[in-house]
Amino acid sequence: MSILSANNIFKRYEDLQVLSGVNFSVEAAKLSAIVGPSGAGKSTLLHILGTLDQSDSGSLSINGLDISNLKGNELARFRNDSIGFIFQFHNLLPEFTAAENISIPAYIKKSNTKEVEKRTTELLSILGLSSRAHHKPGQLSGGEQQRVAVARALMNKPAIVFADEPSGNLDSKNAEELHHLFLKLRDELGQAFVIVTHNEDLAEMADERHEMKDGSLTRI
Ligand SMILES: Nc1ncnc2c1ncn2[C@@H]1O[C@H](COP(=O)(O)OP(=O)(O)OP(=O)(O)O)[C@@H](O)[C@H]1O
Repeated sequence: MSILSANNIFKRYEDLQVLSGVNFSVEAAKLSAIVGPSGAGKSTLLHILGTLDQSDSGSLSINGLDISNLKGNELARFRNDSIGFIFQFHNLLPEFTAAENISIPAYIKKSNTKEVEKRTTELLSILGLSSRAHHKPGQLSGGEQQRVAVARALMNKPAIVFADEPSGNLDSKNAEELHHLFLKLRDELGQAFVIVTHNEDLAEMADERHEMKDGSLTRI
């Protein structure tokens, strides 16, 4: 069964029809890349799939749950518990350490402190950040900052991680390291990823490639 299933998604901004009937599904332990020209609607779709934005029509289910049935706080809770996000600019909180930034989704979930500490230590280790745990984002390299953002996305063991141009702000060496990290997390944790990218290497190493064009997605 698919982790995520989106059917016939439509979205317009004023007189601009951005999405006109998108169908998309996500399987466990698969890395899907969404590519396409600037302005095609990739970020718009990612925000709708990640429940950050609403479609005008169409259906979306994640983990077998119809998202339209969730209201206000329920949706926010579901998003925090089940979905991870990684953005081009990491959006880390500058006043908090790497370990604290990683823990935030778990504290929002009101997880037990001991469990949060254990999971944070585990993630710092998986992402090669153990020696940077108590540094603030400004004291970390760009690649390290993005790995902290990846760890934060993984904190609550989400069903899916969405990433919007995750390597767009990294040099080629750090970008390559990040791409291999995604493959490792897919293989070792069975993590599903949906990644919007202009990076051809990343698109090439994905399990599936989908092109956004004329308001719909085509597998390529
Ligand atoms: N909140 C908004 N209000 C009005 N128009 C918007 C809004 N958000 C996006 N758009 C428009 O919708 C279209 C699709 O934008 P989107 O950001 O989804 O494209 P994209 O494929 O992700 O582009 P890029 O590769 O440049 O990031 C663009 O023409 C954009 O200007």
